[in-house]
Amino acid sequence: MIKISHIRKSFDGLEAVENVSLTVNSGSIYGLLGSNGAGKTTLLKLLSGLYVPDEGLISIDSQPVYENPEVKEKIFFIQDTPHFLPHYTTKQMAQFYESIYPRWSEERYQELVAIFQVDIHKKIHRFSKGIQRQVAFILALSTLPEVLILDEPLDGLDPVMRKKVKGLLIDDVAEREMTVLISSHNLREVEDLCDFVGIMHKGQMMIEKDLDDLKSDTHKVQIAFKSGAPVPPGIFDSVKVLHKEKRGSILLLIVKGKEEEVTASIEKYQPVIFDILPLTLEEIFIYEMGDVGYAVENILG
Ligand SMILES: Nc1ncnc2c1ncn2[C@@H]1O[C@H](COP(=O)(O)OP(=O)(O)OP(=O)(O)O)[C@@H](O)[C@H]1O
Repeated sequence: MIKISHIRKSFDGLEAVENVSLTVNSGSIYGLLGSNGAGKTTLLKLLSGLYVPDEGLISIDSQPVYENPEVKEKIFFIQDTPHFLPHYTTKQMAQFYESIYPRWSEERYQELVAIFQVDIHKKIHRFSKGIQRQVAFILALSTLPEVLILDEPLDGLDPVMRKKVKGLLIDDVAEREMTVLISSHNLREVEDLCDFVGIMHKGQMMIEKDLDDLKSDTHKVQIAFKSGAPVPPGIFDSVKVLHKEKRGSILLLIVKGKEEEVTASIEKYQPVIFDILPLTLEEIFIYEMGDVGYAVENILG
């Protein structure tokens, strides 16, 4: 289990991460989302022990991470630009990781090389960006990490490879209870991968929630009444309306609440049109960011 408590990190007076706390349960996938410059990469570097926090505690299975080799053996961090030793081939990098990660699995490495079909004798820096990322996944998963930290992991991978990588991650989470923390801007990609999401903005954690709860809690609603009929007063008394907008005779809303309750409270007024649709993670993200003054686009589409 990853536990981050009241962590702070500043650079030259700029608070990159400000009093952030989060917990990631073993065997789950946590999606760290947020605006540009929100502090996501800084948080991942703090978690992987690359940065020392100014304040707060970070632990994995109750052991502090910073300068703790025992814990670091359980973690693998694939940065937004994966790092390899200069002029090394995949085979040489594999030998290097085998010497520093005690849980390194040669069998898993051979399996992954066969899956991705990379030339292990070619110098990694000569590969394209996407293939370098595939190499990073081969090496990372061969260390059998307990905690895998990923910064924009699917960036540069083609759709077939993205699907393959997602499948491998899900398998390791299911089979060995691997814990994954992913930072991404690609909300559609994390939507079907993560159990939990946290949204950061300006160094702070704005919301942290179970993805299913987050999605089942917020809906897009379209309603219309018989031609010219006004919207009945009181219709929204038992519904929390987050956003309301009229388009011709159709009223578009974003509401919070359980789907059955929202449906019941609107249907009793017998609208001629009534649709209730789930919001995508992308729509929830844009709405939440708008709530804190970040540029909002019209998400009602
Ligand atoms: N090594 C550093 N030295 C100085 N400032 C830094 C350093 N690393 C990050 N920052 C600053 O900290 C803030 C958070 O940066 P960070 O890279 O963590 O954001 P992010 O959420 O990953 O952003 P993006 O989504 O744009 O990649 C930014 O204002 C950035 O300029």
